Amino acid sequence: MTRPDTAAPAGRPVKAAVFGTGSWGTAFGMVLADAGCEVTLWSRRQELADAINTTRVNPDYFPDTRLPESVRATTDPAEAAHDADFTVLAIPSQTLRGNLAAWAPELAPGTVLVSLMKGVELGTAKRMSEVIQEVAEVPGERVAVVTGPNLAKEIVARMPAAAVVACRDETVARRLQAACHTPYFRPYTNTDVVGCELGGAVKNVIGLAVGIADGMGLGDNAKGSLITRGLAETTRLGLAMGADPLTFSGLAGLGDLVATCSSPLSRNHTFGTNLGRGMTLQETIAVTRQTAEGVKSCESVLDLARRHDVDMPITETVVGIVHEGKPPMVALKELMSRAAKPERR
Ligand SMILES: NC(=O)C1=CN([C@@H]2O[C@H](COP(=O)(O)OP(=O)(O)OC[C@H]3O[C@@H](n4cnc5c(N)ncnc54)[C@H](OP(=O)(O)O)[C@@H]3O)[C@@H](O)[C@H]2O)C=CC1
Ligand SMILES: O=C(CO)COP(=O)(O)O
Repeated sequence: MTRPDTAAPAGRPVKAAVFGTGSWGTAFGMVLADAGCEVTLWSRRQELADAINTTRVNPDYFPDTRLPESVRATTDPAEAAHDADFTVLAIPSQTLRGNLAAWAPELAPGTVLVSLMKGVELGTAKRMSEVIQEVAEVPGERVAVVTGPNLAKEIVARMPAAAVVACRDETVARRLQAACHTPYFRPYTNTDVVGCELGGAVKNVIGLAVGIADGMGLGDNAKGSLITRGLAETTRLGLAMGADPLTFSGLAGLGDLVATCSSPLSRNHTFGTNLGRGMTLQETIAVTRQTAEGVKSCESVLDLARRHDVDMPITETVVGIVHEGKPPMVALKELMSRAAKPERR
């Protein structure tokens, strides 16, 4: 595929490197390939790269999905990054800084860096696009974010979903939109990178809270209340950080929150459900095979809230349960007995 609005030089297909062969890296690599891109996945494990190249299947994450012929895998970052119009990052947020520092010398000149990650860095409270700009030394105009209600398992089944492609530079967002638009994956553009990233990171924390409530058997009124008040505290933080409040009623906010809080496919929701049913943190971690970003990012989101003097009681409650050993029933009582207040403040 060569489209006039893509990043590729005339006469060759758009090339994408995807760093990370977990759930979302593999699924988004398939989306890019279905949209006509030539895709190289980077895996940290040789046996997984070999399996993908020889069987066209990622046996550890999607054993029943055949990947398109235009997807190949390597463990060599230079080979993956070579000539890539888009360099997509799909690894756990807390590992980004170290990994990207190692990959940065290999990045193709002019490549657009794309974050699929939904976390906030511990310690610095930086969003992933900020970490990327800092480590790869690229301007914000060359960093994009893909977010929205995109449970990877549904995407690899080519079930319909919409998404948001956010970049400060709208032209770049449109190029990436074209590069990942398929009959089952419908990306919209947005220039509010801050709002889109916050929506993705905080929904994981609210997903944990809803999971805990589900595990405790608190019912659907509790779920509706947590989703709505969770969105309210996300929006408060976003406003304090200069985001557009409308972003939070879009796919990166409400859309992702609803998908995460209602799906057993969500790792954050499932993690919370296990805690709410009475598993200890260690037991829950032991049965969690994939990345549940909210577990670490609840602390960095709370850090962000404090830096911006924003009240985030649900996030604070999740931190209390997950990291301070507070029993969920005690945390629930505290949350419900906070001072009464107007809805819109
Ligand atoms: N899965 C989903 O539905 C969605 C996920 N996301 C976001 O995408 C990001 C990635 O999540 P996801 O793909 O689901 O996670 P997974 O746990 O499924 O995969 C993680 C990937 O990162 C690799 N990895 C783990 N630790 C390291 C490390 N220290 N250094 C280098 N690579 C490492 C894993 O390699 P290995 O296999 O060798 O362990 C694997 O390839 C997260 O921020 C998540 O929030 C966003 C939208 C949807
Ligand atoms: O971000 C996601 C869906 O949009 C995936 O959610 P989990 O990380 O909770 O599985």
